[in-house]
Amino acid sequence: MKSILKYVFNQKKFILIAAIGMIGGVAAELILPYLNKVVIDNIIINKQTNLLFITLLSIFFITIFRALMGYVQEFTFDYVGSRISKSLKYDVFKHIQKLSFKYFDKTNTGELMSRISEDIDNIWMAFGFGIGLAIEFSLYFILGSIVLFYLNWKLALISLISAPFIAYLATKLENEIGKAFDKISDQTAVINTTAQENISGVRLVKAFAREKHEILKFLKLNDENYNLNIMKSRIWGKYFPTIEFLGNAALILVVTIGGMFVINENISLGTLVAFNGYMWMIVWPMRLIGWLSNILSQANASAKKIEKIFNEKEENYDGINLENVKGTLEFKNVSFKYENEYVLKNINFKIEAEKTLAIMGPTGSGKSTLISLISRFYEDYEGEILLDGINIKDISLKSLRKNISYIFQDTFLFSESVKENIKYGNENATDEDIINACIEAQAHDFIINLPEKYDTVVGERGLGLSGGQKQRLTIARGLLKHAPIIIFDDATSALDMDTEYELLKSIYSKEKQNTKIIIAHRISAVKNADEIIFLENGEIVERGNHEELLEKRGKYYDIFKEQFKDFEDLVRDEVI
Ligand SMILES: Nc1ncnc2c1ncn2[C@@H]1O[C@H](COP(=O)(O)OP(=O)(O)OP(=O)(O)O)[C@@H](O)[C@H]1O
Repeated sequence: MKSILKYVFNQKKFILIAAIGMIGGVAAELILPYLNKVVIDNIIINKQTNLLFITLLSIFFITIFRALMGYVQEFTFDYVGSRISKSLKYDVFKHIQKLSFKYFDKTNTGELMSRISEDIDNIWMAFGFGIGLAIEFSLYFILGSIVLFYLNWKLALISLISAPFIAYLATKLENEIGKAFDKISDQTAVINTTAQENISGVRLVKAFAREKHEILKFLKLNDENYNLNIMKSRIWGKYFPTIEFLGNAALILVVTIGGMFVINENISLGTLVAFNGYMWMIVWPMRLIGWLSNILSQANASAKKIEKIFNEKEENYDGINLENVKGTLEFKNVSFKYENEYVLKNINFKIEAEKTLAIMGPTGSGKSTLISLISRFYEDYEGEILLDGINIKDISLKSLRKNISYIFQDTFLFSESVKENIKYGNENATDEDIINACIEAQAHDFIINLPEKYDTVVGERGLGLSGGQKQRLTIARGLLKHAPIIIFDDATSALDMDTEYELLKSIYSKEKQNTKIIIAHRISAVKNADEIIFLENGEIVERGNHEELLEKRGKYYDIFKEQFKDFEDLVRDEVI
């Protein structure tokens, strides 16, 4: 709760205004029953008509004042709730941006969506509504009780007879319903994840005709959600009617015994009417205590989940700011494991600035993992990675990532225009820069044939474009960054041979001033690299340039033979 309370404290100015509204309203509300007593005892029964005008005028102005204070209180609490929710949403989102790849490896998108939406809404509900009401009710309860004792202590004792029982039941309710909300919040996250995965994977569902399976999966989760909500209602049903009954019973008892006091002339009729008015002030809080604990428990459960996100360690952004990066990259005895098993074992290589390193190897051999370490996506590796001789762990994360352009295997595009998507690589790029990057990425020709050319909005994750088109846009985005190091993680796999050839010809060309790392499966994509390393089970098993590797007649040669088996002459020429 501590980190959430900080947000409340930041709103102290507005909370003070709301508190003034609340205290003003409570004070006005406390005066009204007393004025009713004056009307009945002094004006109606004792005929003190001289008090009529001033009493009615007071009632009139106090009612207006009450309404005004009510408005100030309601509006300001709502305002405070919205401000807390706004800054909390912003900070949770900002914090999530700084969490490590490891965190995202183990966390579902749907779960995070639940935290940012439902859980923050629950907190908003508590601060915009629940907590204010809880304080108001406490004030009514305490001040109302004091006035009741002042009016008649015997009746006051009777009116409070049920309070300890209500307090006991409310504590039990809070405890049980809190646990239920904890489960509901977790389960809502699972439903959100399932719905989100189903909708993004709807094409796969349809292609495999698995609609029924998906519906049943959702139905099961929905049933679980329903059962948890029913469990919550049962808890609510177990306590709430009893709490209400006890509140009402006290009211009936007071009216009955108070009536007898009036008949026996122990108290005046006006006192009984006023008593009844004050009695409501303590019965209401007692009746609504269950409902309030509902809101507060829910917010408490959500706050704990959000606090858990805040407790996740952010990536360390401190370090040296690089200037004039040349792009020499060196791996020294680097080993790495995600969980228990090493996926990279004792990797050693050095690429000089502006040279090209190609990485080949069977699927799962560790290629993507190796390059993900360069941008410090994972930091708990053994050994050292040096950029221009500086350990990358000493470089500021922002500076390091600014100097590396990473073109992922997964062609993620935002639901924005083609231009906006490409500009993501360099927000200061001019239209001319964007077009040049697209020409180089072999994307310009298809873009100008799109309905709105560069302004065409691509669907979610690039929907409406072919795999190869999406890949070319992501390459253009990477090229536009003009970083000293550029990494292609199997980024040309969806292109046809001709397009890939044209694209890589430009990438490999000597005028391009950056260090290139290319992961690819086709010999044609790697053969011009200055060095090729062949990974197997996380180890470098072969290294050299194209000619050297062919001469070795090892794994690279086998792949070459396999890919060019229809061109026996070429194979013979290359090897000789
Ligand atoms: N985030 C992760 N958490 C745990 N294990 C992972 C993670 N990412 C990859 N791995 C495992 O690490 C190993 C290497 O995976 P990696 O993606 O680096 O291989 P790759 O050579 O790039 O494969 P591909 O050619 O199929 O892309 C695999 O066994 C994979 O299952």
